[in-house]
Amino acid sequence: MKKIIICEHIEKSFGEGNEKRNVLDGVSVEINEGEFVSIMGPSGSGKSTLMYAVSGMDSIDSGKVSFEGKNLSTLREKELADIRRTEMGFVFQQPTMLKNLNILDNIILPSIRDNRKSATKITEKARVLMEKVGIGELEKRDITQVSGGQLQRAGICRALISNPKIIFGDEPTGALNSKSAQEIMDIISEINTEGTAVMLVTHDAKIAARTERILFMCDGKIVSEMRFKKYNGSDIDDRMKKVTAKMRELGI
Ligand SMILES: Nc1ncnc2c1ncn2[C@@H]1O[C@H](COP(=O)(O)OP(=O)(O)OP(=O)(O)O)[C@@H](O)[C@H]1O
Repeated sequence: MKKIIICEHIEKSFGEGNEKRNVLDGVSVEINEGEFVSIMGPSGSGKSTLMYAVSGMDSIDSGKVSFEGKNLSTLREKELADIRRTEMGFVFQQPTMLKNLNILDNIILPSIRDNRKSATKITEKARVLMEKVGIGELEKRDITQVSGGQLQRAGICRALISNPKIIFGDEPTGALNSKSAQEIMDIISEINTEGTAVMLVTHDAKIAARTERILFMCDGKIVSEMRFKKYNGSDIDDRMKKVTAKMRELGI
């Protein structure tokens, strides 16, 4: 299996002098093409920091993060921004959208801003994606006129518009009720089945249990890992039991 991301001994701290705090403490991890990975751990254990380091959204103090063989630390900001824009998609707990633009414009704006010539193609692609995630009829709606789940679907369309190799999700279902959360997970799982790798940060055992590999973090280190077959909808209770047992064992 081809590796798309290789992280070697990454260290990251925040603060200076006596206030300095090591948040990533020599983390090494590899992500394969098309893999579905989640990160769990107590609050403050470094999950989001790891995801931002892995995606090149934040710098690291030492170690190495390679994306498809390119060392992210040695790239110029423009090269890094190009990789993030074309090869990676990002979904956050609360999608940041502009209030004065409708749903469609919010989805296409970042891509059109970077790539003016293909505005028509980008709009066509956005409409296909909106249809696929079930918000095809909402394109003219203002972002205040849709539900949290519908807004998150729009966030997923925006993340997918460049056909990224990997989607990073920082608690993408964290602000949703459990039904909407599972629907969003159905969409993310489908995207993954079609070949896009996914890396999620989550506190929710039911979300993590749907992924193929769970990285458990404590105090800036990956302390344990759990692997499952790709989720096919049938054995969620058994998977959840294993995840919660591991969380208890680790004191999470
Ligand atoms: N920009 C920053 N400046 C200073 N400290 C930070 C910064 N970002 C994160 N931290 C600190 O680093 C530690 C790890 O934060 P991080 O957000 O990675 O944790 P997490 O495991 O994702 O937590 P949570 O589950 O609560 O979101 C925390 O103590 C946090 O306060």
